[in-house]
Amino acid sequence: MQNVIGDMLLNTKEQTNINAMIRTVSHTRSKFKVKPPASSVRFSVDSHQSTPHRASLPLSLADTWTPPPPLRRQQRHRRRRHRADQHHRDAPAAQPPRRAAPPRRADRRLLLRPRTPSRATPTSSRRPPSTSPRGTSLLRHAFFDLSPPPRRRRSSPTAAAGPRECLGVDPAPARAALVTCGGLCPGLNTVLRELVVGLHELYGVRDVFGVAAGYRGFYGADEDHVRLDPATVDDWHKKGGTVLKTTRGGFDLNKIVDGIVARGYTQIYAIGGDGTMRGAVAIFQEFKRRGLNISITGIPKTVDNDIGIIDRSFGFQTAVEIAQQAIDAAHVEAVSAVNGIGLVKLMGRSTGHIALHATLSSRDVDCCLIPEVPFHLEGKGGLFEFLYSRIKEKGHAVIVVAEGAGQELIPRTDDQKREQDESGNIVFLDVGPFLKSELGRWWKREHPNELFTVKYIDPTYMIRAVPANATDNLYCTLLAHSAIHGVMAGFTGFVPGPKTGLTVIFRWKILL
Ligand SMILES: Nc1ncnc2c1ncn2[C@@H]1O[C@H](COP(=O)(O)OP(=O)(O)O)[C@@H](O)[C@H]1O
Ligand SMILES: O=P(O)(O)OC[C@H]1O[C@](O)(COP(=O)(O)O)[C@@H](O)[C@@H]1O
Repeated sequence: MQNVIGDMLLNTKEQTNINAMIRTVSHTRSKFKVKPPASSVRFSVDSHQSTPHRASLPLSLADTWTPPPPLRRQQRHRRRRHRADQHHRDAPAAQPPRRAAPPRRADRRLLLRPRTPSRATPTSSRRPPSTSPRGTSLLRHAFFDLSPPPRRRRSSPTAAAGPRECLGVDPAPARAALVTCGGLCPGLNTVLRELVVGLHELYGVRDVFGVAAGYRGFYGADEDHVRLDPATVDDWHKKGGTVLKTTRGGFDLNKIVDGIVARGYTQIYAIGGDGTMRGAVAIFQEFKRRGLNISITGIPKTVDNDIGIIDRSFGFQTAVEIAQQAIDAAHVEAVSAVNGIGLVKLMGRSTGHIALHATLSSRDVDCCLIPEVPFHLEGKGGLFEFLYSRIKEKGHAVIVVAEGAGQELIPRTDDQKREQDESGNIVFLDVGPFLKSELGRWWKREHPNELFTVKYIDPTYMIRAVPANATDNLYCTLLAHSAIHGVMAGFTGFVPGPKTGLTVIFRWKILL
């Protein structure tokens, strides 16, 4: 089944592009690669047999690999080149002649980059500098390099996702750990399933473990580390939530890394939102500090779709679809009442993507309130004024509000102002019931003799507790496989995701 999916993906336009890019970047020597083993190795990538069998490779992976020169040698080489450049710049021929007139303003910047000796006239054959105005201008051109400054070579923050020609990791001793952290999201179980099946079937990694209950599971009991294989995870994509369980908080860096080392994990796949990614970066840095050859990758999960750098997060489409059902119900309630208002609260702490997408696609919503746009209730341009005009015009109105919208309007006690969840996020007050009661009070005060109904629907947890829809399921597969391909190519400290239609892997630092 897995190979069928793999083949199917390869036939899509996206995979075709990826494969084309892979050909050009197949041997990327990037900084975010894990340190390779000391000697050249030959890896088996056969999923069904213990002996190498090139013909059976599902994604045409070559099974040989020659390690790049050790990092220190590269650094020494770079330092030597830098010193040589410095020497050229400081060479006597590069000094401006003492008696030359000061350069014109437009030429001043050129002083920073005198011409290198190799390109200047040899010192012995040089004539004494002329003091004539014409001579000075000639000199300036002879002594100063007019070519554009050399570009600083920067390594790219992204690389194409997908299988590489050569493996950077030996699959036989590899030991992978999967963990889910933070809130739920449709598709979490699909990602887990595809990681397990992908590691087994595509690369023959046999030791795959699920770590229970988020980051704290790494330093938990033995029961928190469950061996997973394709048979165990076979139907996980049909389930909402995460079979591994998830928690917030419990991030103790030293205990986590000690736990990882003690259990001999060589690959960590952390699935979670921005908090999880920050945690993964901390673990990545601790691996580097301790000189551990363990790779870590994050698979971005956010039902709110609030990771700007990727086109879309998995589970978001599913959540929008379910949100629409709530909007449909609110609309039916509103049109069936006299002066009826249907009010729906949707997820979205700091961004209103779910609310906005559900609103725009349903076409039944009159007003969508999101955290990005402040609003007020009373007076000119306020919510109540707008709703009154809509009710007069149509007889009903539908409002969608994202949970992070209008937080500043809700009165809160000092304790509530300070309240945080286990991961340190500020606890929001419930904007749905607040709006419902404010609407009721406003109508009673302003239109006491007219009928009025507010029906409030809160599908918050329903929209994220469902299994992923077809599109998200496929997307989860692509993400999970991209993560595996990256790790098996020898990368660490990255996140796979779609960027303007192409699936790439990002370095941590540009994500956070
Ligand atoms: N800045 C941080 N540094 C290290 N770990 C963090 C950080 N922020 C959150 N975490 C950890 O990441 C996990 C998930 O974070 P959380 O914010 O709850 O969810 P999400 O990943 O969905 O944003 C928790 O275990 C939390 O302790
Ligand atoms: O009730 P919980 O589990 O703390 O989660 C609620 C929060 O999680 C969210 O769904 C965000 O989670 P994501 O990390 O998936 O974006 C918010 O919209 C919501 O405030």
